[in-house]
Amino acid sequence: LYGLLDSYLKNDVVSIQESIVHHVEFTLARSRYKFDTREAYFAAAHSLRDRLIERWNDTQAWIKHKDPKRVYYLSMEFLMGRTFLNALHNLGVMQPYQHALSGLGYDMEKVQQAERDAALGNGGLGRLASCFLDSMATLNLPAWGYGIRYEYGMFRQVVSEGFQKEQPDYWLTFGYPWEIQRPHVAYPVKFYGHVSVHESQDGRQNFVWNAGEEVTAVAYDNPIPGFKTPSTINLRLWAAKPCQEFDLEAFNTGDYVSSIIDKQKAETITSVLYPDDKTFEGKELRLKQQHFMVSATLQDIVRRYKEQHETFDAFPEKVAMQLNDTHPTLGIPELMRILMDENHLGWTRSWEITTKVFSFTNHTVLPEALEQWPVSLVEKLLPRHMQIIYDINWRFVQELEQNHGISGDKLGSMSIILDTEYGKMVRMAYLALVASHTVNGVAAIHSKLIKETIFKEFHDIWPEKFQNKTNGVTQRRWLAQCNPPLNRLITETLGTEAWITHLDLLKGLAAHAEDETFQQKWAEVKVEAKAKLASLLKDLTGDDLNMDAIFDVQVKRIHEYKRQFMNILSVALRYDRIKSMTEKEKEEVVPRVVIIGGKAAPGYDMAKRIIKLISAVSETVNNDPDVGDLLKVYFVPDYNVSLAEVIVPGSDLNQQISTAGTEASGTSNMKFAMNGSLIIGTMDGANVEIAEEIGEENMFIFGVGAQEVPALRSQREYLQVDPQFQHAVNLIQNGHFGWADYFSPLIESITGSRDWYLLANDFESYLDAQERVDQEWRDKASWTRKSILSTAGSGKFSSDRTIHEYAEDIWGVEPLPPTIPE
Ligand SMILES: CCc1ccc([C@H](C)CC(=O)N[C@@H]2O[C@H](CO)[C@@H](O)[C@H](O)[C@H]2O)cc1
Repeated sequence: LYGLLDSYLKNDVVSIQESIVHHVEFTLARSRYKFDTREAYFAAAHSLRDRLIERWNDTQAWIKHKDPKRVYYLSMEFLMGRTFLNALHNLGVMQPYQHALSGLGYDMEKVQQAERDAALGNGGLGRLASCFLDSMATLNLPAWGYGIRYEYGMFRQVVSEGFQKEQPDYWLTFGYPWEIQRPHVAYPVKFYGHVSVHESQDGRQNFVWNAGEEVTAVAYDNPIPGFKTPSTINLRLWAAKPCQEFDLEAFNTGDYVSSIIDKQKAETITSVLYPDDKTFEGKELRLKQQHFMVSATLQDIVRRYKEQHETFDAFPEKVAMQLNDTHPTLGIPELMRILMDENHLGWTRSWEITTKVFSFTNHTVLPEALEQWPVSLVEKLLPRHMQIIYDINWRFVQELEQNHGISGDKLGSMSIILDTEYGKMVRMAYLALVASHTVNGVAAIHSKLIKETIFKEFHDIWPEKFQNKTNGVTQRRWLAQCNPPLNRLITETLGTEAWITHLDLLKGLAAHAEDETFQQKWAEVKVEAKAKLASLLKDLTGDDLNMDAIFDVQVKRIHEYKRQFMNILSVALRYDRIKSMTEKEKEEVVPRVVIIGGKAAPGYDMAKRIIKLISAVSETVNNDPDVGDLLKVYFVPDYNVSLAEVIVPGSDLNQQISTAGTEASGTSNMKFAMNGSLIIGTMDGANVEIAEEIGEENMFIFGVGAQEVPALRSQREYLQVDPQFQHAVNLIQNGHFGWADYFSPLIESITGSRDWYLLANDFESYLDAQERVDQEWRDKASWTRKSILSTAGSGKFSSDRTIHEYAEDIWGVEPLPPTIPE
């Protein structure tokens, strides 16, 4: 156990067994003589929870004692996945628990699989927030995560007849051992109603919000353990509950049941995660969720601050808040409301404080994803906030005119309030930009793009606000835990496991990249991980995979800009080519197992057609004896964090093939590179920096550059389409995989002047890159060398480096190495 000097709980095997059996009997109330694997999981989880709580209490007490500047990460999504293995690893008790459980007759592998993923997120943005929590804890930062405790997380994807079906993810069926309900940490959250203004005797105007509806936000705390440190920070998730007050009127008119039901309605606010990461849809419930999360969070942060401070003078020195995209932007008018209406600070003072505490991260340049809430809706749901937003905008426009000499249309184009034919809209990104002291993109190319495109006018007047913070991932979960054989080989080779907290040390592997023995060991580790992936696919499909084949993986949300369509077009072509080969020629074919996975937003029709197309090609190819095991295609259903933990280590090649300028960063690219999987990809997002770090020669780069895209788009209809591309399109159009009509909208989307994501433009160089892949695979030593150099060059892409930069350059918070308070 790391660091805790007077830990009450012992971690020898016997103590752990006693604690597990204790929880079987007294927490699960099951007979200690007969309990199944799931109960063993819950009992072991509760026993580990005890050890987390001990550290957590000490960490929180220590932070309170030192009263440092704290950082709060506000996010509508935290894609946590499973916790058991991560907690065992970070607390350094994996072994004793393994022995304890096997001593009781349970296999750790089976036990850990009994845990449901906490899938409180859609994809990249949500998973990044979770990786950040792990790094903030490991770096001993006085940090909190704040979000929503959805009862239904990301939907479960079932693929039937090749079509995606969404199933509700009620993940709390058997309870969740990693959370602690805090009934006493509860705040009223108000909606609707109207604002009245009252003159106070000293002539000041007091705004009073007479709400039409009130619910209670109750906290659920999730301890987040750091690696090799007692530091255990807090992820506080809010759940909506009916507020206690009862309007006796309804109560006594004998309409008891309906008033209860009515109250019950409150809970629906936090019942389900919006499974959409494509298009912003102005749904009222989504806006309610955003206000609910930020209001409870701001009230909690101000309460904690006021416990140790009389005035708000030190607030900016004690509080930093990061907005994870625009989704928590209502936190800005909410803090203004709390400071002005509840603490009677004037506008100027309140604004001064607000603009010193907030910073904002943008995660996408896609216009359809940028949030614009109708003024009419905000006014109805949050009348006081809309007033404050109007005031913020009015003063901002003043400043533009007076300090920046901006006038006319440009004023309108920069205004937070946008006039459209559908009525006035609030541009949340502009509100976040105006109120935040810092704005960052998530990869170098993306941060440059937002300065040159969507936020250009703001960059022109406030260049100092703009920074880049290239994403990262936690190597604890995404290497040390999900790939134990590679973990052992790296530790053995480097002679230390310090890389688990200092990933730059991986570069020490480069010296071994040419060494045959090491290459041998490296290849064996990959085969071990491939075998694990192959047995997962065997469970799913019954198929035995060709282990000499390239395991070619593309796993991420289904989206036209991520071009899963281009991937499957190239597979259709590869299939057609093999079909027309002689047996002799087939001997030269480099076998492939194509693995594609990802969920489509329920309302995203094109993405759903792409899933069906992949399934249809898979159906045809996998049942064609002419092809045999030279080519297999699989769409793995219900891609999520725990599936990724098996797929990433087991892949040889991974596809990061978005149209340049569309993928803000990507983070799976980093996970694959760390696990020695070679990237075929475009110069987009973080692929650009990965190429800088590991060497472009160790990747298969193709495609047009971001700066060429706008021009190519305007000339698309005049493009001389590559015959191979046309042939691949014809294969689908002519029904080679069936469902030709159903796929025709897909075909139309990439022909003529459409093809917004330039599949036709990039197809030829994509096929060339694929050819280079096959070529490289034939030279095992060279492939393995590239694989070693991928891992060796991945040091930069640790979320520890990313968080260190945020702490230094944006938040101004220091690590607070925990020590037991006197
Ligand atoms: C309003 C609907 C909605 C919800 C979520 C989003 C997210 C911003 C989408 C997202 O997850 N973006 C991804 O964020 C990752 C973490 O920074 C990046 O690595 C990915 O490139 C980016 O697509 C867009 C639109």
